[in-house]
Amino acid sequence: TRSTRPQRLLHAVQKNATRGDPRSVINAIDQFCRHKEWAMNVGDEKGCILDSVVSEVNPSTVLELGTYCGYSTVRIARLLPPGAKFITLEFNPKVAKIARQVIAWAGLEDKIQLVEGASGDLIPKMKEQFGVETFDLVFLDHWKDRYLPDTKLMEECGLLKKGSILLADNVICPGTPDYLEYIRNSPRYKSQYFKSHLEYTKVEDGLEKSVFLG
Ligand SMILES: O=C(NCCCCCn1ccc2cnccc21)c1cc(-c2ccc(F)cc2)cc(O)c1O
Ligand SMILES: [Mg+2]
Repeated sequence: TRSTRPQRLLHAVQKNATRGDPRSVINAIDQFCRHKEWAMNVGDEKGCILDSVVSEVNPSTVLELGTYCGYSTVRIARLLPPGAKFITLEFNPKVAKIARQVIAWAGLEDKIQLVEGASGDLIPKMKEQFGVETFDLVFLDHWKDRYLPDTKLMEECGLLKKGSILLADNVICPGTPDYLEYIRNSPRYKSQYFKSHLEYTKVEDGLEKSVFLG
């Protein structure tokens, strides 16, 4: 049977990237998605904005919602200080299996805890099951209609502290209108929009960075 797009992306990494070199893994995926097959990685343009936010926050604890093939996971993990705790959630077991191999090819498996399941089920278990107090940085890149409910859930579970940063992908395309409305009008957040483009295209998209004010 025909291979899946994540499988073909993994093969491109194994063929074109150097083991243990995160930069070459990032480049191999971007080349594959630009010249062979589009895939829904955050991409290199929005990826540079992600990099600058990660470097600025220099987080000790990170949550990523939506691992996919591990592209943004590698981008984030390569910038983390030693000892940082990085949890990434993936819903689809087949995709998670590919992501584990991409992450391993980059040599970053020791910095990342990839957990399979739905955010709505796993977020309430973060403290007890994963020993997390609060997250310094959350990267939202999963089902677009889950950004808002999961943000409210993280607030309710006490997973955000004053200064916690939420960075949301795709707030224009595919779009997260209810999340944007909430986060831009809530007195509990200070938000900033980083205009960019949908990965590997000329279509407008952007990242919304929001600071939790407590
Ligand atoms: O759908 C997107 N991502 C989400 C994929 C599924 C996540 C599932 N999942 C993972 C963890 C997890 C935890 N709990 C519940 C569910 C969970 C996405 C789509 C586009 C896109 C597609 C077509 C188009 F024409 C234009 C744009 C671009 C992006 O950058 C995207 O990110
Ligand atoms: Mg995305």
